[in-house]
Amino acid sequence: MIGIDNISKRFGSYAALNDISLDVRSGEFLALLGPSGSGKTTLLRIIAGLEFPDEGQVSFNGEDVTGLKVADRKVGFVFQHYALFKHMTVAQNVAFGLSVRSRRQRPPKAQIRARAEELLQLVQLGGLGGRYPAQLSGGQRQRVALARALAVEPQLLLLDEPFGALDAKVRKDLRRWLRHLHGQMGLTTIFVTHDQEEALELADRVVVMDHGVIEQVGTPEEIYMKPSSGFVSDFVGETNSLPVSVVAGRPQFFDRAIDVEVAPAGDGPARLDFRPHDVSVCGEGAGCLPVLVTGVYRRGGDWRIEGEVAGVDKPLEIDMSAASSPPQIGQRLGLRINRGMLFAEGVQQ
Ligand SMILES: Nc1ncnc2c1ncn2[C@@H]1O[C@H](COP(=O)(O)OP(=O)(O)OP(=O)(O)O)[C@@H](O)[C@H]1O
Repeated sequence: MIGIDNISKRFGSYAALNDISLDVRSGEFLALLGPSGSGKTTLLRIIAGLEFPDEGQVSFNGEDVTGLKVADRKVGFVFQHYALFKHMTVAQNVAFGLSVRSRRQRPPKAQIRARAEELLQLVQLGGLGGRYPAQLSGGQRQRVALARALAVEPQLLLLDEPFGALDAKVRKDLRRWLRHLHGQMGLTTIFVTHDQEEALELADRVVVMDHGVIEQVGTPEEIYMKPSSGFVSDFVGETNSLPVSVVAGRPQFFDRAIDVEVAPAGDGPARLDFRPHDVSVCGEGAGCLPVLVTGVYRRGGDWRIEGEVAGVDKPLEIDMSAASSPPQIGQRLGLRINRGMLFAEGVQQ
């Protein structure tokens, strides 16, 4: 549905986007994920028509819209601090996009009112149309902002950190609700987030960005299980990194062979990443990594263990089921890494 072809955008001498290409499918829920300054918002604004690229093309359904302004693109958007109009009721806020249309395109007043109420029902705020924004909670206001974006029947919904300012519990509820709404309305939705959990939970596909380029595009499963680079492995989910050398396709940590399931890699210096839950305790034998326990915390149904490994600056973080008794601080453990990922790049300590 949306084609982004070789988009570049500079602000002065700073390249905010560098030759970005991406196809977004109709009905897809797509997350743009990346650290601050990676270019997510700039890309979203270019898709919206709020910003224009220096090079490249944006198309909707095969039609070039690169030069079209926001009003002509039929997109709805919600930004993190996109304030509602304080002096208008909730219903008037929702109806705003329809009521400012030119007379010829504007539906009759009664119809606008009915549409606003229908949308308020949809965002589960039925009956609150007469209130003012100040009389709503933060989560309710975000839902009004969404209803306002949906009122103009956009073909595309763009969300920039829509739940960023809300507390964790409300965020979680709204995420689930948004996922449901997206499916129900058959929208194409693109949202920006720097929260990897939000991206993995909501999106059909995740676009991981860094320094104005796309690092990886894939399903949440692909991004988490098969990150294409050390950056993605680090940024998406928790990761431990060991500096290793690959000898005959197998990782070695100093002179110790690590017995781990990895995709084959070329020989030479590399980095072995593994997730906190991809380990188990083993003996002192070959293939086990000696770790000194330096911290033990309770994390939900798991123990989170912090441990030191000689030759690695950053402590390892590992999870063990809270059903077992935790190791003691000062204890030495042998760890087996059950699943790892090899990257031909250095470890940043
Ligand atoms: N109008 C502008 N003028 C100058 N520089 C800009 C402008 N807009 C963005 N930038 C710069 O471009 C880079 C990318 O910004 P962008 O807002 O796209 O990043 P982001 O990934 O959305 O970050 P965040 O998560 O912090 O919102 C940043 O370094 C930013 O300072």
